Amino acid sequence: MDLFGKILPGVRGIVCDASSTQIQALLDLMLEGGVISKEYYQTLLHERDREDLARKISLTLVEKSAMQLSQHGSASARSMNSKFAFSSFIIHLVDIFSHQPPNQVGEQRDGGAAPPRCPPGLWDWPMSARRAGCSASGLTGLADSFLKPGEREGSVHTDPSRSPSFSESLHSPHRTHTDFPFIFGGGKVRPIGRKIRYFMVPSWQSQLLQCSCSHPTCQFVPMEREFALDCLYIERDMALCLVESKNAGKNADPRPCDLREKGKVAVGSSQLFQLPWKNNLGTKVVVVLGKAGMGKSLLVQKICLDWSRGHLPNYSFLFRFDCRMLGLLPENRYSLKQLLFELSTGPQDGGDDIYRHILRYPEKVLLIFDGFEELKDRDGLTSGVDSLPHKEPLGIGGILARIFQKKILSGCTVLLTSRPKDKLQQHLSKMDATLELAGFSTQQAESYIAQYFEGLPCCGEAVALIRKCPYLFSHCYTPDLCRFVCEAVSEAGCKELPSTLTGLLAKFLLQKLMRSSPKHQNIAALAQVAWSSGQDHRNTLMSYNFPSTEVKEFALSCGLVVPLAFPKDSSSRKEECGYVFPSFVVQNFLVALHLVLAKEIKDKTLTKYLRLLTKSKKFLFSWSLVPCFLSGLLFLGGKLRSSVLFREEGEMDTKRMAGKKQRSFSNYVRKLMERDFPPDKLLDFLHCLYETGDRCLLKQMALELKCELSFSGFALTPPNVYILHSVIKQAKRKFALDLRGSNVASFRYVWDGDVCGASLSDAVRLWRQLWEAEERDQLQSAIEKFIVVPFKAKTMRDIDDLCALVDMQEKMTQSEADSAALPSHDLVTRHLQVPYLYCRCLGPSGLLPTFGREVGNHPALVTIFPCHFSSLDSPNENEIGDEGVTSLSSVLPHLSYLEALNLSGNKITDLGAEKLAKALPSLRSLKTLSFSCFCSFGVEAGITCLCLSCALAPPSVGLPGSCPTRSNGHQPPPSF
Ligand SMILES: Nc1ncnc2c1ncn2[C@@H]1O[C@H](COP(=O)(O)OP(=O)(O)OP(=O)(O)O)[C@@H](O)[C@H]1O
Repeated sequence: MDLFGKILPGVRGIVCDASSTQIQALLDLMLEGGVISKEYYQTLLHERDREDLARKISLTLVEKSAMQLSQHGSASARSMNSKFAFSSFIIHLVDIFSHQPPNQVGEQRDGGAAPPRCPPGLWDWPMSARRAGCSASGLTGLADSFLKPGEREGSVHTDPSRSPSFSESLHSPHRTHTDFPFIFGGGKVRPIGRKIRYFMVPSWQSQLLQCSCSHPTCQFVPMEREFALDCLYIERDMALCLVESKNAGKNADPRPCDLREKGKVAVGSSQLFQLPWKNNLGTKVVVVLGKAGMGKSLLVQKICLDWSRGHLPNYSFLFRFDCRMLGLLPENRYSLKQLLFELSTGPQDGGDDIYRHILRYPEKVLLIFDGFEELKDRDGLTSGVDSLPHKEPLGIGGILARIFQKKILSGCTVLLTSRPKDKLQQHLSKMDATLELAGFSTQQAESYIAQYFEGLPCCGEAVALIRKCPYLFSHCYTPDLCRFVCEAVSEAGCKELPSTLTGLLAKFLLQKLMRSSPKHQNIAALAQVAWSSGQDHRNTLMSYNFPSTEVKEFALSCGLVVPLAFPKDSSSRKEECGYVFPSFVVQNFLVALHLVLAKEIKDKTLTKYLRLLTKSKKFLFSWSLVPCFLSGLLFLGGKLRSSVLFREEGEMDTKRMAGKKQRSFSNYVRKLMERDFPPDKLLDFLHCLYETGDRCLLKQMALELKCELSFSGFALTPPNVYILHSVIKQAKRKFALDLRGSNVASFRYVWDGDVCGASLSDAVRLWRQLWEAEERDQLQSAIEKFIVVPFKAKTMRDIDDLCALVDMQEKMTQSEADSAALPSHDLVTRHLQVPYLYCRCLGPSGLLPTFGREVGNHPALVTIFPCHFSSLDSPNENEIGDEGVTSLSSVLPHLSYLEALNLSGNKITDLGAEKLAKALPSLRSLKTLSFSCFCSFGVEAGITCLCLSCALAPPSVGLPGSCPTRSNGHQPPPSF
């Protein structure tokens, strides 16, 4: 049967008459039914020649049918039915479509949330055939989308007369919803695999309610294999910055913060908009920061999806904006209404009624701006807002500035996501909360991998394979890289994984190239495009940024760039979409490839792109992986080298040039090995060396490393820990690492034989993890290897850490079975070696009172403290006052070994002094008391007497600062 000849006229009939929305609806159906790949979908979507489009679609349908035949050729009778059902289904579908007026495809009924109209005639097609045909071809969604309403599971009955009124449904806390397996958006019919909540509201409102959430990008995780967002979304906490600051909400500092830092509080995504310190008036601005690939966009999509399910009942309207897209708009003037209804992502219909309603109830509006860093240079975003007349439409920057400055739509909630940027604060002076999205923890990466492979025959094998490559697994800390690792494993059919990231990406690129027959110069040209876009600080490309249509089409067909739709510019209808790299990883790899392949980048200048000594202004913050890929590509060996770097054209020239660059690189890094790098640069350097895969270079570096390395205050990521460990291992000697505030918990899997200094909270966290995971050997080793240096109680968290340590010790002691194997009784003495507690009181309800309370809660603290802490140093600024001294006095009797106490300048009066005086006799070891108070003469004299009777020199009273000492003349210990 000439299937192609049979279906082509029908397809041509549809395609030539259809509007672009209808074409898209058809392609969407084909994509969702698995008939075409994502890449081919994009190609077809941008096919301007309708005749060509009709041919391509027909050919695809015929190919799919042939594939079915070959796949099921020897299968059971059931499969045979399927294959015939499939081909007849296609013919039938085309037949029906070709008789259907095009404007009925994917339209909604006027009555509102009605199911999609089914092309007449399809209802008559036997149900069994529809189901069989579709399931065999992966077209379940396609078939389901044409089921009669009555045949659908949980179908919704939408009698507009019975729907709640607009305002009723908006304000009712229990908005009516029902399960419905379809969502509508932008005139498209989108079948999805699982049920979603659907609000029963009039159509004009329902379009808005679904605006963003029903957009297809909110249902799926963007990747090669299609995953519903629900199936592959890993919930993570974020770190809320500056929560202890009185200024939170005013001028929150937008620098990146970290969950591991002290004073940061973990916040779940469900708590994102709960700002207890903020009253309900005025606009709320919440910023989520995250490095490239950390999952900001996916978080936004999840929020949209959750909102569509009624999980954010405070918001009736949600508008999502892709800032990359906004950044591409011409510098025209826009109104708020245009911004909301024309420039947001998702269906863009909004009438005056809705707009008025939004203006009236701005507190019901949630605006989400994803990728805000792309807008930083936008006119008017930083300045001049006040000078602009109020009602005049503004440029994008100006209108956003007005929203952020709470001048329009005041009372709404704004969520911004951005890569961390130095100048963010400049644009956002009034942030209410800044949060950081941290990477996947080990457990989260493991569950992501398990979920990715769930249901596949090689599931167990794949997970084990990835776990066997500790370096690649450590990179699964970055969700985007975790995805790459999984995709590489699934592409390679669970065979061996490359040992470096460069190897992984090179393989990925080759897989992509196998899908087309590109000329190698196209790859080089695309690499040049990636490079130039970075030089211009631009992440979005326009057609004219590609050197030729051929290069653009090559990039699209391989999925190395993807289209980014953006609203039509009504003034000039020149370009309807831009293009972006699918991931920062791909972009970084292409940039590095350009550095290797470009003749104009000489071997001598190449090394500056490693960014070890200089900061190249033209180097983007998001190019963090470029130095690694550059090092890796220069040393890429074997088949990968010839396939990725050279191919057929200009092979000899390129080979010679790459060889020269490699030699220059080796000489350069050898010289660098003797340098003293700060922690971040040292780690970057080690990563570059590791990516080369050159054992000699790594070994040489290991020998050059100093024995004492400090990473104090530098948050080590899992890849950093891995790299550090692997280099140290090669050196075969002892190292002392200062890991205070560096997240030693990451050392869990690689710890082996060195001495580390760590902060108490990090160490306790690690021990607790190992204890709970019952990894007793690791725990034993970690207890022995870590020294907690010097413990300073400066914040409430420090007291918590101390209590956690005591708890740990108690648990260990109670566990009879383990107590023999573990030096549990030793835990505290071993790790709090410095007998000094620096205690900053922070006001009357500060640390000392907390400590006092904790002593009550943790009796073990009482036994520990006298042995290990000899000083309570309360610097002047604490102002603990009488209240603080009263709390302190209740604790002092427990601290019989306390040697020094400094309470100068704490605004203590008679009342406090009397309390203190009563406690003093119990401090048998006290050698130094520094105390000043505003006391009456009698009390002053009393304290002086007491001091004398305790063999302490009389304290200065009234004037802060002097330090009485015992007659033995001991000085107070130094403060750290
Ligand atoms: N919570 C998550 N659960 C599962 N996968 C995730 C999660 N977060 C991110 N990913 C994976 O990482 C990929 C990249 O995420 P996303 O695009 O959201 O990063 P991003 O922070 O917006 O990056 P960029 O700054 O480059 O735009 C996603 O496509 C997804 O595969």
